[in-house]
This record gives sequence, structure tokens and C-alpha cells, in this order.
Amino acid sequence: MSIETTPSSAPDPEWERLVAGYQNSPDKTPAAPLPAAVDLMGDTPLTPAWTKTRSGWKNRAALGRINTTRGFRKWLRRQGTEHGHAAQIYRGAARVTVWVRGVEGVEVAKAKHEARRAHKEYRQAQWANGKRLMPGSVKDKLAREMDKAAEDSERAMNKYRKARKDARTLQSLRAAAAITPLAAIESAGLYVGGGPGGIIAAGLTLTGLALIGRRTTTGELWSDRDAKIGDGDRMTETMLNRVYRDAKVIGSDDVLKLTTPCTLTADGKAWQVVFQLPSGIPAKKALGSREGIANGFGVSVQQVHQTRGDREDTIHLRVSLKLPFSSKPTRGPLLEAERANLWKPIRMGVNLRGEEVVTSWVERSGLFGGEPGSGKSAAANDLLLAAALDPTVRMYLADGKAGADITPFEPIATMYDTDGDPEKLLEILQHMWDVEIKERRALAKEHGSRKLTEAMAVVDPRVCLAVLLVDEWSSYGAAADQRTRQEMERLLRLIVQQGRALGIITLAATQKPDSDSVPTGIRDILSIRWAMRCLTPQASDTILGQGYAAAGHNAQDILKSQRGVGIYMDGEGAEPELVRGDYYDDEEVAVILERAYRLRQEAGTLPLGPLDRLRAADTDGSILADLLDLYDAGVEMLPASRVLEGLAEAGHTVTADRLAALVPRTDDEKRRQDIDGSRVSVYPLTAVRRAVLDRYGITA
Ligand SMILES: Nc1ncnc2c1ncn2[C@@H]1O[C@H](COP(=O)(O)OP(=O)(O)OP(=O)(O)O)[C@@H](O)[C@H]1O
Repeated sequence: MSIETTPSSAPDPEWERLVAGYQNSPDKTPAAPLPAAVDLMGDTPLTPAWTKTRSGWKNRAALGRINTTRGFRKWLRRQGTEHGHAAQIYRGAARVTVWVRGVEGVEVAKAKHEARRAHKEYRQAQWANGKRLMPGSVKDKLAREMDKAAEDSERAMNKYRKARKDARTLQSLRAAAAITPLAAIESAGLYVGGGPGGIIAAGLTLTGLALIGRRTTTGELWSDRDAKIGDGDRMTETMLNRVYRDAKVIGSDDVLKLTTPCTLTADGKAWQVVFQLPSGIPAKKALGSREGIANGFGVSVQQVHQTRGDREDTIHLRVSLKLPFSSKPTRGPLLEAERANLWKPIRMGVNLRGEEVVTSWVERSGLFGGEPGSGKSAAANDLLLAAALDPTVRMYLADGKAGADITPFEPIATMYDTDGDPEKLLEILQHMWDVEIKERRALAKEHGSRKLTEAMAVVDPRVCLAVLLVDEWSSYGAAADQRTRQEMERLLRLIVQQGRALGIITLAATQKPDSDSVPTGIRDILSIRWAMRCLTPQASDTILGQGYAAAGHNAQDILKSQRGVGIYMDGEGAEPELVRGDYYDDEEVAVILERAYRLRQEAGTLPLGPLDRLRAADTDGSILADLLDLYDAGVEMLPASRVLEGLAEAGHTVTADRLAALVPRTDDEKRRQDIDGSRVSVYPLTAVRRAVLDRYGITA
């Protein structure tokens, strides 16, 4: 049987027909264009047509402006760091210099050391060889050693010279390598573009150096993406939803509707976003879940700040990258201010965004509270020092703690109590009610109004503001008997209520803000509140108002280290915010008060001292004032003859009988005393003071 075969190279028509439709070589024919896809979503072209409209261009321009401003702010922020361009250029120049110097210096130093050592050995060998009286064999040996040392020294010296020469050559080469391109660029710039070309070329050189120095010595590169929160993430929409879900503010299927994107604040200190909560979830729920939210972001509660927007479902969230207010406080403006005007709003401090918080105190009163050392007195100083620098303002100051906080104000205060004495506070309140309020009411009537205003003050110098500070009311309450306490409360309430429109600003400060220490009736009419760190949410609510702690404004959250920081509520209806008061240390307070004293001296508004008031009363008052002047410091009694003599010198004709009638003495005080060896009739200082108080109500 034979099998018919065909050679493999022979054409096979049947096979050719089968593979005719398949090509295994690249197709040279151009592919037919595919038909355009149907625009199912209706979103082509990619750049919507509206962007090319007038308003579209306007929007683009606005966006461009925003981006430019942001870019500039970022650049400015960067300049203060080691990534600033000046720092980069400096680093670049330093690196180039180091490179040009090279490392050959080590070799040269080594060779130099070797040469010195060899030379020293040669000198020693030479010295040994120079000795006389030694056997010839030893002398020969020493001579050989000396020759060898000379050779070694010569060799080491040559080596040192060569190392030095090599180093210089390499340094010159590197310097040429570094300088030639710079010189070439500069010359090209000058040649092509003249002066401007030279400047551009210098700019290029600096850019080159900045590029070389862009890494810090620790190898870090600049990135504005380092604004991370918590575990090191940037705030994103996904993160936000996760955090609010985990904190159980929204359900697991709910999503927050972002009104703005998550962005860094202009100062680069926090992330911020505005969003709407899903339908049916009140802002209160989010505001009350600060701990959970802080936990979700991995930051401390103090770093999370939420405020309600203008709608019940809108939240403004700010997450600070660092603990806010942990840096040094900024310098208050009063140190530089020549004078102040209390009719205008005054600066109290700065808020979280670093913006200044200003408040108008006209027709307002305030309550500052917080645990001891939280910064109440410093905060009160923001108002008191501004008031002091307005020479028209009368100041009434009382400190129940009997501390030293208001002592520096004594020379300019109309009345003050720094002893925590309830009787003295009562005297101040009585004076304000009987004199200040009465005079002011009459003045307002004269101007045909029920209020005293700045416009009236401009035309009538008698119209002015007055500040009443009652620090630590509770201490006065505790030290007073029931009748005095009730009277103090009654008067304070009347002064706050009626003095408001008549230009009297009342400020109460307390360490323990509860209803025992600040009577509710008074607390409710004090409209500006500042809650410094408190020990309980209840104490915080006592200052700010019921329900604020639950709504996320809890002064207990303020850290002990954040002194002078408090939740500030500037009048009715205002959203509370965290504010750090301006701080003036004791020396700064003294400087400001010295200026305040001078201003008042020039304006003639320094308060009358007790002796001035006594002199102004009547002739007897004038005699008593001069009599008090006779008692030098430390003198407790004066002989009657000396008193009569002193009064005659002061221009008063006073007989012994008239003096006895002016200054009544007890039987004990009338008893004669031994003075300079003789028994004489005397007038004790206490008797004179008593007479002044009984007759004129003045404590001298
Ligand atoms: N705004 C502030 N910035 C920085 N430090 C401050 C600020 N306010 C207060 N301090 C610091 O806190 C300390 C205590 O402040 P301050 O005396 O005002 O507290 P206080 O609440 O009035 O205390 P007390 O109730 O005992 O009188 C100050 O000595 C100061 O060091």
C-alpha cells in the first residue's frame, strides 16, 4: 500500500480558503471611525457650555482670585518655616560651598600631621647623633637612623605638598564647575536682555540654589499636605461621615450633605466644613456629641468646635490641628493706646480663628465666672483698663476677696473697697444709688431723654459712663449680716436695672457661680457672660444659662492650662464662642494706669480724695481737713496747744472751746497725758476721724 503525500512547501488550496478571513500580520488598512456614542447622560461636551457664558467667566475669575489669595497665604505661611524660600536658598548656597570645599581637607590634614611627626623624629635622631662621648659603633648606628629619619621626613613633606596641591586643584575644578554655569547664565542674561536679563538670570541662579536646598538637613521636603488631624489624615467627606456615624449622630445609612468642601482655614491651623444633617436630626444632637466626634477624629475635645448655622440642620465644624490657645497670649492693644473711648466697642480678646472680639459695653452689664485662677480678674482688666484710659469714666471698684487685683486702680477710682468689707461695699452702692443714679436721671431729664448717650456726652461734659466692679460677691455675702446682705442685693439689683440706660456698666465676677453666690435676680440681668474654666457643667450653665453645656458649650471642657480662655457670650442671642482674653501682667497694668492717671490729671477728672471732699463741704469741714493734715504719719495724738497753733498757722481762728465742740472726745480721751515731761490735754487721731465720719460720713 502506498500513501500519497505532498511536499510541505506546496500550495494547499483548501487550507488557503479556510484561513482566508484571518490575518496574523498587522492590519495596514485604517479602522473605520466608530459612530459617536449616544450622550445618554446629557453631560457632553466635557466643559459645559455655561462656563463660556458671561457668568461662567465671572465665576472662573472669582475662583482664580480665591486660589491666588490662598496660594499667597500658603506662601507667606511657608516663609516663616525652615521651608521658606530664603531658608532654601541659604541652605543651597551652603551646600554648594561645602561641595566646592570637598573632603580632601582630611587627607591634607593627615599628610600634614605625618610630615610634622616625621620631622620631629628626624630632629630627635639628629639630637641623639650630635652627642659626644659614645662608642663608634653606636655613633654609626645613630647616624644611619638620622639619615633614615631625614629621608622619611622628606618623603612625608613631599606627600603633604602633593596632597595640598591636589586638594587645591580639585577645589578649583569644582569651583569652576559651580561658578561657570552661573557666570554663563548671568552673562547670557545681561547680553540678551540687559539689566532685566541680568535680574532674570540672578533669579534663575537663586531658583537653582533653592532647588539644591529644598530638603532640610533632616531630609524633609515642603508639603502643605502636612495639615493632618488625629491619626495623620486630612479631613475628607468620607472621614466626616464615618465620624458622625460612629458618634451616633447620624444613622449608618445616613449621609451628611456638605455645603462647603473640607478645607484648611486661611491660617492653616484647622480644618473646617459646613454641612447639613440628614432630615429629622437636630443640630443639638451633633452639638451634644463632642466627645464622640473628637474620638472619631482622634483629637481632644478642645480641638473640636461646632456651631449651629442659620438653619436648625446646619453645622459649622472646625477641627483644630493643635490644642487651641496653647501658645503665648498676644499683646493687648491698650499698651500702645494713648487713650480709650468706652462709648465705642472695646477689644476683649481673640477667638479661635484669631479674630479680635470686640464688645460695646454701653447699656450692658456682665458676669465673669470660673474656678480660682482661671483668669477672671485678667478678663475684668480688659474692661477696667479700657475704662481707666477713658478719663471721663468714673470707677467704683469692690473686691470681696480682699486681693490685690484692684489695688493699682485706687488712685483713679472714685470709691473702692479692697478689704472685702460689706459695710464699705454698702457705702459704695448707697452712694451710687443716692448720688450717681439721681444725678444721671436729672441729667437725662435735662436732655429730654430717659437715656444718656454718646451724642449727649459730646456736647455735655457732665454726661459720662461709670463702671461698677463687684469681684467675688459671695465673699461679701458670707461676711455680711442678713440685713446688710439684703440691702446690698436690693441696691445692686436697682443699680444694674436702672443704671444701665444711665451709663452705669456693672461687672460681677465670681469663683463659684451658683445661685447662692450670685442672686438669680441679678444674674439674669447681666447680659455679657464669660465662663472661664468651671469644675462642673452646672457651674458653666449658671454663668451662660440653662442648657448651654448640653448644647456643647461647657466651660468644664476648658483645660487648666488654658488660662484666660472662656466661653464668651456677647449679649442676648449671640452664639457663644471660645475666646482668650487679652492679658496684661502687673507691670503692664502699672504702665497703663500711670497713663490713665496722667490723662485724668490733665482732664481734671481725678476723683476727690476724702480730705478734698471734706474741705469742699463747709468751714468746719475745712478746719477738720487741716486738722487731719497736722497728724504726720505714725502720730496718734497731738497736744491741744499744738493743734490750736497748727490751725492758726493754717489761717483758722479756733478757740479751745470751739475745738472741743468740733472734735468731741470721750472721758478717757480727755484724760491728760505725759508729753515731754508735762501732763497736757491731747486730741487723739481716732477722735478726729470719728468726728469726720459722724458729721460728714467721710472715712478719712
Ligand atoms: N488671658 C490670659 N492669657 C494668659 N494667661 C492668663 C490670662 N488670664 C490669666 N492668665 C494667667 O492666669 C493667672 C490667674 O489669673 P487671674 O488672677 O485673672 O485668675 P482669677 O480667675 O481672677 O483667680 P482668682 O479667682 O483667684 O482671683 C494669671 O496670673 C496669669 O498668669
